[in-house]
Amino acid sequence: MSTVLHLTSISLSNRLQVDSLHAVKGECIHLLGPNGAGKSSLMAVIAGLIAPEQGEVVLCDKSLSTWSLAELASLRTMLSQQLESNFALRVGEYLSFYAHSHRDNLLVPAMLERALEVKSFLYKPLTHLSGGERQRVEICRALLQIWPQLEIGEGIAILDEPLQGLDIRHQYAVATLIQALCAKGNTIIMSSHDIALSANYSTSLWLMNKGRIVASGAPHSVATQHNLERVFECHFLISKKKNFLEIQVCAPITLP
Ligand SMILES: Nc1ncnc2c1ncn2[C@@H]1O[C@H](COP(=O)(O)OP(=O)(O)OP(=O)(O)O)[C@@H](O)[C@H]1O
Repeated sequence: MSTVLHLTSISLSNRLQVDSLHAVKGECIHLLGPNGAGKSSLMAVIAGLIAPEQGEVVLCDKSLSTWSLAELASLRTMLSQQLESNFALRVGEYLSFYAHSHRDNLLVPAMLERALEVKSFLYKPLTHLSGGERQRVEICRALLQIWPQLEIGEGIAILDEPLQGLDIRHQYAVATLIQALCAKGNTIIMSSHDIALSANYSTSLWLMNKGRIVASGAPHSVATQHNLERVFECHFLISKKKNFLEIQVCAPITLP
C-alpha cells in the first residue's frame, strides 16, 4: 500500500502538535476528539488551507507547499463545516460549477445520488434548503470537484464533519458511500462526533485531544475504553458483536 500523505513535526501555535502521521492509499480514516481537540485545524493543514508554522506535509511524494492550487484542486477536495450563505443560486447551477457533466440528468453521478438524494431539489434555491439538505448538497459539491479522480480510485477527500445535521438514514448512507469510495482506492479523512459509527465504518481511527494525536490505527485498537475515557472524560461500555463494535456512554455525566 503506498503512502499518499505524510506529516512530520507539524506545529501550529496553541492548536496543533503532530509529530508523525501518515495515510495510505485506500484508507478510510475517521478523526475523533472532543470540541477544540484540533480536528478542523489538522484537516485544514492537510488540505493546504493553513500553512503550519513548522513541519512538512507531503502529499503523493511531493511537499504540499510545492503543489499549485490548480493541481491540488483536481486531486484533493475539502468539505469545511457549513458556513451561512445567502446566495439564492439554484442547487443545479451551484453543482454545475463543480460537475464534469453539465447535462441536468447527468450532473450528479448515480453513486452519489444513491447516498445523497439531491436530485429532487436541483431546481430549488440554496437558501430554501433545510440544514441537512444543504449539507447533502455540500458533500455532493465537494465530491464532484474531484469526481474524475474518485472514479479511478485516485482521489483524496478531507471532510470536516460531513454527517453533521444529517438524519440517521443519510448518516449511514454517507458513511457507506465514503467506505465504498475508499474500497475503490480513494483516501478519505473525515471528522466525526459519532464514535460508534466511526468505529464501524472506518479502516483507521485518529483520536485527537488538545492538539495532539493520542492514538491512531485499527478501530478496535483505538476505540478502547481506556482511550475514550481519557479523551472524552465520560464512561464508556464497549462490546463486540460479530464484527460490530458497540460503544455506549454508560453513566450519566456529572456536571461540576
Ligand atoms: N482561526 C483560528 N485562530 C486561532 N485559533 C483557532 C482558530 N480556529 C480554531 N482555533 C482554536 O484551535 C483549537 C482547535 O480548534 P479546532 O476547530 O481545530 O477543533 P475541533 O477539534 O475541530 O473542534 P470541534 O469538534 O468543536 O469542531 C481550539 O482551541 C480553537 O479555539
